[in-house]
Amino acid sequence: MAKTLTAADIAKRAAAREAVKLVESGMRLGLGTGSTAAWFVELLGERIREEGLKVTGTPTSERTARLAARLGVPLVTLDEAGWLDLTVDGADEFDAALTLIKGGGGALLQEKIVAVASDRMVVIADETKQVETLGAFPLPVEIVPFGWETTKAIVEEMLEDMDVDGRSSTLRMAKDAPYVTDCGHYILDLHLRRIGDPEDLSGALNAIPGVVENGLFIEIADMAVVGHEDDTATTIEAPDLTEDDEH
Ligand SMILES: O=C(CO)[C@H](O)[C@H](O)COP(=O)(O)O
Repeated sequence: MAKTLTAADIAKRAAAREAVKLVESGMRLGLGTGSTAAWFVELLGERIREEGLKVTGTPTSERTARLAARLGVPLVTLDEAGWLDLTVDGADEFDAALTLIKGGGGALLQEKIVAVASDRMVVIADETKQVETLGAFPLPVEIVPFGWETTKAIVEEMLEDMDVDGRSSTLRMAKDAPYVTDCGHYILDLHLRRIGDPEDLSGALNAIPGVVENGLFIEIADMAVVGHEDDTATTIEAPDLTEDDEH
């Protein structure tokens, strides 16, 4: 029996359906992680089967790799691809500048590595993900397991000097043990409520030795495809902030 789609599923699928139209034969694609990205992979698989579209996919997580393989998307590693034409991925929040919070699904590090190795990064999201100010969604930060409690304390101390409203953090758990990323790291979720200066915060986080990467994607996304509950999608282009197109 076909699964009944929720309003959120319909909106996510609408965004993915619009984004899959951007794919052309010959493209090397970055494949995101999460429920919206999964719609994209599914619709991409459909185009491959029905149109004989020739593409390769570089997955951002083991979860996406399994899904893409099952749907017949030919997979290559990022090193095999070398560089990507287009990456399509979801987001937990995005603002008008297309600064994103990512990592709710625990794949932020590989997602960022893949996104910045792409000519174009397109975010797909349902309309609830669009916010005026980032930070209601807890900011995921990937940290090394060694000395994680000390890293957590240093992160919280650093937050005293940041333009944020909350300063607590929690170690992400999977049942009774810490959640471990595909790269073998832990995730700290920062409960900031409001992020006044994403660039300042991102720089300060990544300067802490135990921090591997944080979930703020700044000037990485080129376009957002926003899905709506009425099964339509609209697009938002990133503001032209830089002189060139390089990420
Ligand atoms: O960053 C991510 C995974 O690390 C996801 O893109 C993000 O969590 C959005 O997920 P979903 O599409 O399920 O709402």
